[in-house]
Amino acid sequence: MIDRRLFDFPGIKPRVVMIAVLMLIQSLMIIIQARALSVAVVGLWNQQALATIVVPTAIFAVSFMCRHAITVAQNRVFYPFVEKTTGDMRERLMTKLFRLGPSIVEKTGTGNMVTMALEGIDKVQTYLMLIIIKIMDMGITPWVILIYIAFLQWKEAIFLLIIYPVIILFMIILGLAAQSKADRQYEGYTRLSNNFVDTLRGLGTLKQLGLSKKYAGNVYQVSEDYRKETMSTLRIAMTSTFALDFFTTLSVAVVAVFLGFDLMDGKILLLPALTILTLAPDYFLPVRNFANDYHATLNGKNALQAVLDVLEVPETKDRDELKTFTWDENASIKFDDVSLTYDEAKKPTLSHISFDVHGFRKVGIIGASGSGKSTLINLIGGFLTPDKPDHISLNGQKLPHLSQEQWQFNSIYIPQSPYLFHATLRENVSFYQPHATLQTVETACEKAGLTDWIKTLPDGLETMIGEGSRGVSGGQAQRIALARAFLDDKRRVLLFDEPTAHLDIETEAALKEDMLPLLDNRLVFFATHRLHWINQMDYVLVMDHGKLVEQGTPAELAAHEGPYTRLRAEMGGLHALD
Ligand SMILES: Nc1ncnc2c1ncn2[C@@H]1O[C@H](COP(=O)(O)OP(=O)(O)OP(=O)(O)O)[C@@H](O)[C@H]1O
Repeated sequence: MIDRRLFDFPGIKPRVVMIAVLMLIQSLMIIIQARALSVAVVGLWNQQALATIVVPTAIFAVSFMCRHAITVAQNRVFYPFVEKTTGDMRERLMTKLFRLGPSIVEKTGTGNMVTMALEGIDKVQTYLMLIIIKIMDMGITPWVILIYIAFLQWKEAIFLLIIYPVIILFMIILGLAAQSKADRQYEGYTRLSNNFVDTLRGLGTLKQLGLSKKYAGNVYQVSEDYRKETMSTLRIAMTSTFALDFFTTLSVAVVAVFLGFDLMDGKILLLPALTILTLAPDYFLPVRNFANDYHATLNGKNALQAVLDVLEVPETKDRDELKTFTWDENASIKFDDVSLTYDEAKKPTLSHISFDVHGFRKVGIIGASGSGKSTLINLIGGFLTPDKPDHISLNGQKLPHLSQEQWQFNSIYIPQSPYLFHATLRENVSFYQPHATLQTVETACEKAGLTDWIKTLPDGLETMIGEGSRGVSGGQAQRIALARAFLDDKRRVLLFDEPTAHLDIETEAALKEDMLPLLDNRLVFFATHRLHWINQMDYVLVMDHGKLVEQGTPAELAAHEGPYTRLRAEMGGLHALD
């Protein structure tokens, strides 16, 4: 019902104490209100002078207003806290996502992440606003009322005391049924979000395969399932509200009957009897209020759990082990028996990798598909953490991983499809160097071979590109990535992960020409299937099933029969640019 992690939120405890104090005062107001009303009614019943009724009526009016003013005050005390907490949570979630990188988004699903960060946090807001106040109301108000009733007539107090846990038990049973429905509903919601984003992303492929209609049907089916799950949760929620209302009303009626008998037997006077009868509905009110909002809190609880689960994912530690560092001709990187196992994978994807590279060298990484080239590049880029620390060293310093800020300031990563942000072409190019002058951006674009294309654009460098804007071809996207690298001369480590894999031969040949000058005076790791690149490399790492099976200069490797020569023979058809 209540997530314990809630009490770790900064600032929650003093607020809970304040709410408790307000609630105690409110309970007293409820008692004063009931008492004053009963005094007035009994006065009328006894046909007393109207003047004697004015004071209790006024007390009733004041306590009634105070009671409701305190409800407003409780919300006023709590709302700023809830708003700040959920605002901070949204910010922390975004920061955490940036720190964790794409793996967490892949695992949780893009659609789910988007809905979690937007709607999910709103649901958490509703949850926080309702849950604390309602639960505290259940924990304080009925007991203050009960003590007062016991003071007036112990028999009715005992009946109310016994019936309360029965109602709570009943609520728990219905609540558990609603919880499992709500869990399924939340799963359905997650599935729907991911399915929708997935369909949008794959729209091109689906259209090409003529499957878009079938997939639209799929999205419809998932949303129908979600609707049904929502309706069935609501049905349980409504049934439980109805059942609770029925039982509490029945309990009040039983109290009324007891009081009626006691009155007839002369065991109680009219004033205490009427006070008890007026207080009985207020005794049950907190439970009824809680049950009414239970469904909304369930959704919020699930959303809170999902957000807190992401916030609690451990981050890579020790990112600042490497102090000031610049890659230059004397620098070195050493892998000494490095292995890497993906989470949930049964065996290591990379095993026993050892190599030692110094200064400005171009290192080709080759191997069949699935041999671990991208994984090795990601490990070098610091996006993945090796199984054991201290097997990688930079300039002789052993490091737990390469997710070192100082190392990452030195490197530029260029994947198969570089990501283009929804921004101008100029902003996309000056991504690593936001303060670069127009002149330097133009020079970088010139070196990357973008100038002719830019001339054809309506707003030149100021043209918006990226999602939701002008389309950019695969070759142009690669050139933009190159321009980023040309612009940032300080980053002397380049990590290429099959940058030309999905370009046609002509585009690749033209791009290669512009790319080669960039590779000079840098440390380059270049994972590729296209073996013609190997001629430009100084050193080659040959991967096979996650192992580094051969390494050396291209000439050394070509000089004898081995994995390298076999790979070249197998991929002979791809030597078009040799
Ligand atoms: N996130 C992941 N979780 C678990 N296993 C993964 C993950 N990413 C890759 N793998 C597995 O690791 C192995 C190596 O994959 P990797 O992408 O590094 O190979 P590759 O040589 O770059 O292949 P390709 O040339 O086809 O891109 C594959 O068996 C792949 O299924």
